Formats: sequence, structure tokens, C-alpha cells
Amino acid sequence: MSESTNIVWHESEVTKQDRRELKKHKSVVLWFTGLSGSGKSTVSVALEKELHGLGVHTYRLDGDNVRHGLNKNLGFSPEDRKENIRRIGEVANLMVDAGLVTLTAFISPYREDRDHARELLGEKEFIEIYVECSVEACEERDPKGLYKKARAGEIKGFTGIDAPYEEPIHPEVTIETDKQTLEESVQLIVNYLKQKGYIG
Ligand SMILES: Nc1ncnc2c1ncn2[C@@H]1O[C@H](COP(=O)(O)OS(=O)(=O)O)[C@@H](OP(=O)(O)O)[C@H]1O
Ligand SMILES: Nc1ncnc2c1ncn2[C@@H]1O[C@H](COP(=O)(O)OP(=O)(O)O)[C@@H](O)[C@H]1O
Repeated sequence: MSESTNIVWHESEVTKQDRRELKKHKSVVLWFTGLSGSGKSTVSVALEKELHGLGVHTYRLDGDNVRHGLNKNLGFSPEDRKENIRRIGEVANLMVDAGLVTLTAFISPYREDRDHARELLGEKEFIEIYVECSVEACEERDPKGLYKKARAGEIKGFTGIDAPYEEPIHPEVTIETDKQTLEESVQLIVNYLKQKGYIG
């Protein structure tokens, strides 16, 4: 792939701050990370519904969905996962600029890749949410039958089985979906956003 040259940033007259004032809430990325089956999609869907009900403008980016389009040329090698997360970080950055509370639900197994997204967005606009759940519980749930396939050797390099997952060290929020109910997880995140002044 070649790199763009001779390009110059063009400022808009409407700023991120203007868009936030129109929407009456801050914009931020809620970056869910965790094993397959930990509950990233389930919790982010329920949270988005709750936030929408509170008058918050949201958008949700989900691993399976984005891999159908924008990232359909990427697989699950460490390099492809890195590129997947790099693109999501960039897209999320645009959405935060647009004034949206953006929910991303990707395994994002590598600490370094998540930290790059954090650097791009900046500390105030990046909230890492660790969806903690033991691999045993995820495998027990196996909502898409993928753990079964991985155990049978039909999927190689499956996160938590024969590919790594690096736990966050200092996530802003941790939810334990093998101990808490879905409602408890959603409430915990809503309370965090209110407490920190992201939403009214
Ligand atoms: N090898 C392997 N490892 C992990 N997951 C796999 C794999 N192959 C396919 N899948 C399916 O792809 C979904 C994960 O995509 P992500 O984009 O979130 O992955 S990553 O962040 O790039 O690691 C993941 O979705 P979730 O279960 O929602 O996490 C799986 O459905
Ligand atoms: N407390 C809980 N929080 C979230 N999901 C739960 C919980 N208990 C059971 N589940 C189930 O676990 C599965 C999680 O799957 P999913 O949300 O697709 O995970 P991921 O997006 O991380 O792969 C769903 O079938 C969901 O109904």
C-alpha cells in the first residue's frame, strides 16, 4: 500500500464543540473489550438503547458488522487484528468529532492496539470498558458455536483458545458478566458517565 503525499488538513467552520453544544452532551468512545462471548455486543446494544432513551446521540460499531463491510478484507492474524483496530480507532475518532457517544464492541485483544486508539482519541474521549468473563463461562455460552469449532480445530487462532487476549491493566470501567446481570452492567456504565459529567 502506498502512502498519501501532498495533502493539507482543511478546517471546518463548525467545530466539535459547536456540535456538542447542539446535542447538549459530550462525545466520547466507549471502548468495549473482552473475549468472544463475554457480552460486548449484548451489553453495548442494551446500553445504547438506554442512552438513546436519555436523549443521547449514539452510534455502535460492532466487530461482526464492521467485518462485513469496511474491514471485510481483514482476517484474524495479529497483523490483521491490528489493522482492524487501527481503522476502528480512526472511525471512532471521526464519530467523536461528529459529536456522538460512540460504542465499539471488538475483542481488541492486544493492549498496544487499544493504547494506540486511546492516544489517538485522548484520555478524556476514551473510556475502556473491560467486559470480564472467564473463558470457561464464554465457552459454556458459546452463542455462535465458535468455541466448539475452535476446540475441534476447525478455527485456528481463536482468541482465548490458541490466540492471546491481553487484559486491560487500568480500564476506566470493568463489568463482570459472569457475576453481574445485564441490567447491573448497563447501570454501572450509565452511572460512570453521569458521575464524570459526560451526560446530564
Ligand atoms: N479466530 C477468531 N478469533 C476470535 N474471533 C473470531 C475468530 N474468527 C471469527 N471470529 C468472530 O469474529 C468476531 C471478532 O471480531 P473482532 O473484529 O472483534 O476481532 S479483533 O478485535 O480483531 O480481534 C468474533 O465476534 P464476537 O464473538 O462478537 O467477539 C467472532 O464471531
Ligand atoms: N450478564 C450478562 N451480560 C451479558 N451477556 C450475558 C450475560 N449473561 C448471559 N449473557 C449471554 O452471553 C452471550 C454474550 O454474547 P455476545 O454479546 O455476542 O458476546 P460478544 O459480543 O462479547 O462476543 C449472549 O448470548 C448473552 O445473552
